[in-house]
Amino acid sequence: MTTIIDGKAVAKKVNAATQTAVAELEQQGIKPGIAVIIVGEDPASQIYVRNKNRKATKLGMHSVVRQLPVTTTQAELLSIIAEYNSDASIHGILVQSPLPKQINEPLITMAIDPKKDVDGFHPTNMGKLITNFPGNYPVANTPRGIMTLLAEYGIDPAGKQAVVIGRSTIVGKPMAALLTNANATVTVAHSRTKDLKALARTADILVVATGIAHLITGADIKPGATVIDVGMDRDADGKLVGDVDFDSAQGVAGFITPVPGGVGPMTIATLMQTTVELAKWSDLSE
Ligand SMILES: NC(=O)C1=CN([C@@H]2O[C@H](COP(=O)(O)OP(=O)(O)OC[C@H]3O[C@@H](n4cnc5c(N)ncnc54)[C@H](OP(=O)(O)O)[C@@H]3O)[C@@H](O)[C@H]2O)C=CC1
Ligand SMILES: Nc1nc(=O)c2c([nH]1)NC[C@@H]1CN(c3ccc(C(=O)N[C@@H](CCC(=O)O)C(=O)O)cc3)C=[N+]21
Repeated sequence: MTTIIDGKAVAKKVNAATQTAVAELEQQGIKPGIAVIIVGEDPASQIYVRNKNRKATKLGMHSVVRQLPVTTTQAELLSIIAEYNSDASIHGILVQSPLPKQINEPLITMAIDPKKDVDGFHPTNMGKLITNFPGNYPVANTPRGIMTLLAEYGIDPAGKQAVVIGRSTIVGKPMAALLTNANATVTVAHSRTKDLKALARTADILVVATGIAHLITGADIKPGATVIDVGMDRDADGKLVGDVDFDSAQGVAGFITPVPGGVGPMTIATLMQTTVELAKWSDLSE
């Protein structure tokens, strides 16, 4: 029997807690604020940014969307980041990826104040994650949301074999670090991995984040495994599908996240959770 992990339901729970936290901060005169910067008109990015803005406003936060032309220069983007770094009403800054070619993404990531790095991509925060540093710092929202899903469904990574397919800064690498910190034995696979499917079959926890529709099918899954599908892909008919072929995986996997309604809603809910935490922490220090 396969349990379908309900990302929407867990996101709702996380959002309810966030709403309470926002109300508590209001008593202290703090309104959590998020600034999302988007460069260019990529339609998928537009949808994500709109969803984030809507959710932040709904939860009672201050939300700013800064739409910039695709021709924006590195210097212009840096100066806008500097503006939000010194804006006390903004606690979280998110620069939506992908960015156009003329922008040097790592340098943009570095320019964000680590205390306002709501994506958790800054090397300071990534370094803390890798070293399992104690204390408060932001962690990439998609992998963090996945850890929340695992916890909600009583899936403890400790002692399990985990395979993460994909090694991006946004998903694969922080996912591997979180699973390692949670005492899983983690293998990270990517486009140069040999015999990917045999490797996938060794996984008790399989996280797939490649952007390749239906890369993994039921035949590549260990019976009873937990399968987390991060992919946001389009099939030949333009329908939103994941990196996992849900139909063949169902019946083999023990637990599986659907697309849509799995990891995606958790990413947004966790982003809101992180924004509130950054607002809270900004009051604790300095
Ligand atoms: N649901 C959500 O909240 C989110 C969903 N996404 C979605 O997740 C997917 C991945 O995103 P992201 O990590 O940003 O993507 P990237 O393109 O940055 O990274 C993709 C990774 O997959 C690897 N890969 C590509 N092809 C293969 C293959 N045939 N076999 C094995 N590995 C392969 C790449 O390997 P190499 O490094 O060698 O190139 C790379 O490490 C996308 O569909 C994206 O839209 C992303 C973020 C959040
Ligand atoms: N700096 C940065 N941070 C990000 O976190 C970031 C980013 N850039 N660039 C793009 C990716 C992608 N991403 C998603 C967010 C929500 C859904 C989501 O809500 N998905 C819904 C469906 C959405 C739909 O219907 O299209 C679901 O899966 O149910 C998906 C993907 C965040 N990303």
